[in-house]
Amino acid sequence: MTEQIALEVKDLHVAYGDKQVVQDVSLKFPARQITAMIGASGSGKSTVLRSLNRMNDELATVTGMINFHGFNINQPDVNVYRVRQQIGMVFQQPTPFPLSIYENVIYGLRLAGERDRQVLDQRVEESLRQAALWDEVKDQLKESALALSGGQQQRLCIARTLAVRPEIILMDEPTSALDPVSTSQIEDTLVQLKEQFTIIMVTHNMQQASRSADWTAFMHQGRLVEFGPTSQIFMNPQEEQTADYLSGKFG
Ligand SMILES: Nc1ncnc2c1ncn2[C@@H]1O[C@H](COP(=O)(O)OP(=O)(O)OP(=O)(O)O)[C@@H](O)[C@H]1O
Repeated sequence: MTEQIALEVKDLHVAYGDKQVVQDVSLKFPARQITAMIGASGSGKSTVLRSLNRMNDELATVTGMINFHGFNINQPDVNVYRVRQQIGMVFQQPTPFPLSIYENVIYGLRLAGERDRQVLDQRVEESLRQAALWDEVKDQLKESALALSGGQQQRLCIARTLAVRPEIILMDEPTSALDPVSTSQIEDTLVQLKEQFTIIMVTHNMQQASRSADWTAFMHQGRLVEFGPTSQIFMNPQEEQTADYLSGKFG
């Protein structure tokens, strides 16, 4: 692979108590590209994803290297808050706070101590534009985020993640709670976002992976079976398990 690498996982193992659920996963995520993680329910996709910005710290034992700019962020003395600023997360269910649209977007910036109104205003507009929501909400920034539709709420959550200017955005089934129109809007947004951000997305939706992702990783029973360009994984998988999964033999 000649791509620039945003994040490299090496020999990742994850256990919940005694239960080993991810084994020996090594993977390089290309920069400013979309990588989809696919596989049957329980194959460990979300567990890998959550490990990438230390979201599993309280729940699981995660061993292995997660290299970000030549630095292993899976070490005890790493500033986890800083890691999560640089590697943001968008969840399956939209999770707006019961605050205005404006306050939702700048939530992370406020936590980081930003007080300059001009900076905040500018970041709200920038992030909402990047999340393709600005035109729909620019006249109602002071209104409650809870009044938005599900699809708008999810784009707001994307804007909230973007506002702290991460390099990488992790997405755990970001459209599974949404209708087809909202799903398609988010997919369009992702394609715009990859010009600036690296996106790693867990999805159950095979069409979504094949439409949106440049790279696809297939996981089965806690192991990475195959990783490659999306077209190759879907059209010409190298592993029998991948072919069986894609043809609906299991999962
Ligand atoms: N907090 C937890 N405590 C204990 N076991 C867990 C926890 N979270 C996940 N697991 C187990 O770890 C395994 C992998 O789960 P994970 O959610 O990573 O898989 P997945 O491929 O993302 O599945 P899905 O597509 O259903 O979300 C499963 O056996 C699951 O039951």
